[in-house]
Amino acid sequence: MATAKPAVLVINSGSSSIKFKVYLGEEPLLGGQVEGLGTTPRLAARSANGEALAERALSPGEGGSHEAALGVVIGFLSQRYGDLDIAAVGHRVVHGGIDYAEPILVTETVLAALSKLCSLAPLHQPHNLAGIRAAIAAFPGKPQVACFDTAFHRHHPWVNDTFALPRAFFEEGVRRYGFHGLSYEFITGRLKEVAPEIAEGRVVVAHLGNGASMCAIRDGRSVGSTMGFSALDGLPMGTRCGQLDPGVILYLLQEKGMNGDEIADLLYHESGLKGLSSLTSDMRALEASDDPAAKQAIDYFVFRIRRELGAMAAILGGIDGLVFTGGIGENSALIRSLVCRDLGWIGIDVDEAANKSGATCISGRDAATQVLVLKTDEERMIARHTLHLISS
Ligand SMILES: Nc1ncnc2c1ncn2[C@@H]1O[C@H](COP(=O)(O)OP(=O)(O)O)[C@@H](O)[C@H]1O
Ligand SMILES: CC(=O)OP(=O)(O)O
Ligand SMILES: [Mg+2]
Repeated sequence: MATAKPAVLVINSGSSSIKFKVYLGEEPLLGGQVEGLGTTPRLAARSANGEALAERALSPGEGGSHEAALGVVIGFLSQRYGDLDIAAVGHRVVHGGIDYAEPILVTETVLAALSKLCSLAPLHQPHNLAGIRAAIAAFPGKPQVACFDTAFHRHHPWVNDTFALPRAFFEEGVRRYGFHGLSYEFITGRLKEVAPEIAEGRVVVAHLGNGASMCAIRDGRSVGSTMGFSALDGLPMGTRCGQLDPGVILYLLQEKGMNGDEIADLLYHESGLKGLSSLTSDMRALEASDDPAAKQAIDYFVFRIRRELGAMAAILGGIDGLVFTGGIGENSALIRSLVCRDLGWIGIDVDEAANKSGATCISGRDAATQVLVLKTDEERMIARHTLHLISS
């Protein structure tokens, strides 16, 4: 397909899914995902105007790993859009470490440096890098651009980023990086369009998905994040523990005799909503359950969000806006309602009818703090960065 605008393929390998989108310039052409990786994998793809292009369950071989699923995505694209001339591939890479604070053209040196960060983001980084390697093989010679979740947070005040460990640890990179930065960057841009009066103000964004974090933003810049050195810290997530007393790790090591791999498995795969409910990591299923443990898992999730919101309001010196985004933030009226209960002291008062109806602005007319529900689009942010990089 000969097009005037460059075609960009974006790959976002998340913890439980691989999302992909093709853009012509910044206009989406088609998109899709493989969901349910490791459980019940399915491929679904749609054109930008909603026409179904693919919808099928994957065999265990096809959907058993991120790498195999990527092969399916690339196979689908070459079968249906073989004549589309992909000019570049943009990738979400969650960890950029100390060295990468901007989107960058991938080279073997970059790949080697990013591989060293795999242990800090084991649910993501290896899959992100596998996606880059698969795309290099499928589109030889085309620019591959890595866009980092950590980049948006790289100008945090030092007090946010340091741990109270001997200083040498900070210098070698043991610091609080923060993640979901592509989402926060996209939302910051959307705020300029939908609520310009608060876009330069004090805003807390709650990115609540399978991975969940919150970001304190002042003048369009991140000044704090609930996620830290790894994507384990802060809020509880689908299967990740969130904030934990480091003494618990010592106990697991010294008293329970667990090794590093066992502890990593516990904290990344068996904790969070799944661990608390003993049922599922899926918020939709928890909301639908009558089990008291499901309710307790929701209560803990909400409790932590409210606690972080209070902390962020304190470091921002008050807030002008609260934004909900991510799979849970965008879709769960219940969670938004529970989070915002009795928050008049920071000017939050939600209009429940607006909240349930899917409105963008859900705060009451007289509330001092705007509460917004905005759909995030990490892929579009990656497409934008990729286009910018290949044209400069
Ligand atoms: N209508 C809904 N109500 C409650 N939770 C929902 C709803 N739709 C999606 N979710 C939840 O959103 C989460 C997935 O978020 P998402 O941002 O898509 O994940 P990922 O981090 O893998 O990209 C799941 O817990 C899912 O249950
Ligand atoms: C960083 C992170 O938690 O990402 P995700 O939401 O894709 O799991
Ligand atoms: Mg996510």
